[in-house]
Amino acid sequence: MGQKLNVLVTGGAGYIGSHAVLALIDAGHRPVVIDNLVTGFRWAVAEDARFYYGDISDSVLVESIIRDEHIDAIMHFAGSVVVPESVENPLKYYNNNTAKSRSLIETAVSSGVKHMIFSSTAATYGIPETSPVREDMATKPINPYGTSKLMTEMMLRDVAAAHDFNYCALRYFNVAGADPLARSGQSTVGATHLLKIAVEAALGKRDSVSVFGTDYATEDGTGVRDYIHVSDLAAAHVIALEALVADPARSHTLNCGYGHGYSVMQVLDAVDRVTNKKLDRKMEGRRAGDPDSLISDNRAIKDRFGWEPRFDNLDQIVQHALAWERRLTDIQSA
Ligand SMILES: NC(=O)c1ccc[n+]([C@@H]2O[C@H](COP(=O)([O-])OP(=O)(O)OC[C@H]3O[C@@H](n4cnc5c(N)ncnc54)[C@H](O)[C@@H]3O)[C@@H](O)[C@H]2O)c1
Ligand SMILES: O=c1ccn([C@@H]2O[C@H](COP(=O)(O)OP(=O)(O)O[C@H]3O[C@H](CO)[C@H](O)[C@H](O)[C@H]3O)[C@@H](O)[C@H]2O)c(=O)[nH]1
Repeated sequence: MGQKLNVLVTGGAGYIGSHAVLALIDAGHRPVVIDNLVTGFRWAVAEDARFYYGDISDSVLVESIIRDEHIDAIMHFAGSVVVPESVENPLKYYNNNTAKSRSLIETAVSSGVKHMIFSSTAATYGIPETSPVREDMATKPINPYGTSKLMTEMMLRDVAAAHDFNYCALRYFNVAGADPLARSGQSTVGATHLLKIAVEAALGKRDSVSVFGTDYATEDGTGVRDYIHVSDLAAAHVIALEALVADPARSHTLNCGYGHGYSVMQVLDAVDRVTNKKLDRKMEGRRAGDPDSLISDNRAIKDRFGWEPRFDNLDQIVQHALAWERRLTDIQSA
C-alpha cells in the first residue's frame, strides 16, 4: 500500500458500507463514518472506525468532519435502496439519493475533497438491450431508484469536468453474502433481497420463500441475476480509491459483478444444498419491473483496476450469509 488515506464513509453503518469500513481498515486506511441510522446500526461499524451520527445533507457537520479528520476521499454509500418503495414514493428517492448527494458533492468540493466513490446500481440500465451489459450501453432506468442514482452519476461527471475532482461510480449488480469472518453482514429489517430472505427462511425466521415469476425467458423460467459477494465489492472500492488518488485526472464508471448469473431456483437450490434442508417455495406471479436477466460485463473493472473476485462461488456466498444470519440472531437476542 502507498499512502494511508482518511476516508469519509457515508452510510458506513449499513450493509455494504460496514464491509467497506472493514476493507479500508484491512488495507491500512482510516475510515470515518457518517450515518443517520435510518436503516443502519451503530454496532455494525467496526470499533476502530470513528463514527459521527448525522445526515449527509448537514453541510455544517460534513464540513467540520472533513476538516477535523483531514478527509482525503469520500466513499458515498448513504441512500435509500428499496426499488418498489421508490415507485410509491419517488420524491423520497430524489431527495435522499439525488438532492442529498448534490449537497454532499458540493460540500466535498468546497472543502477541498478531491475524490469520491459512489454506490451506483445496475438499475441504471433498466431493461438492458443485451446481456451481459457493458458500461457504455444505454441507461434507461425503469424505476425512480435507478433514475435517482443515474442523476447522481451525471452530477459527478459534470462536477469532475468543472473542478479539481475525480470520481468512480460503481454500478453494483446483486450484492449478497457477508464478511467471511462474520464481522458484518446484511442486518436490514424487512429486507427484500432474495438471498437474505432465503437464509432467513432456512433459519426458521420465515415460513417460505416466494418465487416471483416462473415464465421468464431464462432456462428454468425464473429471473437470473449476477450475485456478487459483498467482500469482493468492498475490495473493489479500496482499489478504486487508490486508483483515483494515483491518477486524479481520470474518473470511472464501472460494473461490479461476476459476469455470470444464477436463477432464483439455482439460488434456492444452493441454500438447500448448504443447509441440507428443503426450503418451502411458493410460486407466485412476476414482481413489477423485474427484467428476465441482468448480468454484468466486468471486463472494464478487471482491465483497469486489476480487480479479481475472491468469492465467485454461490455455495460460499450462501455459507457466509448463513453464518452471519446466525450471528445476527445472537446479536438481536442479546
Ligand atoms: N444492496 C444492494 O444490492 C445494492 C445494489 C446496488 C446499489 N446499492 C447501493 O449501495 C448503497 C448501500 O446500500 P446497502 O444495501 O448497504 O443499504 P443500507 O440501507 O444497509 O445502507 C445505507 C446506509 O445509509 C444510511 N443513510 C441513508 N440515508 C442517509 C442520509 N441521508 N444521511 C446519512 N446516512 C444515511 C443508512 O442509515 C444506512 O446505514 C446504497 O446507496 C444503495 O443504493 C445497493
Ligand atoms: O422474495 C423474493 C425476492 C426476489 N425474488 C427474485 O429474485 C431476483 C433478485 O431479486 P432481489 O430483490 O434480490 O434483487 P433485484 O435484482 O430486484 O435488485 C437488486 O439488484 C439490482 C441490480 O441487479 C439493483 O442494484 C437493486 O438495487 C438491488 O436491490 C429477482 O428475479 C426477483 O424477482 C424472488 O423470486 N423472491
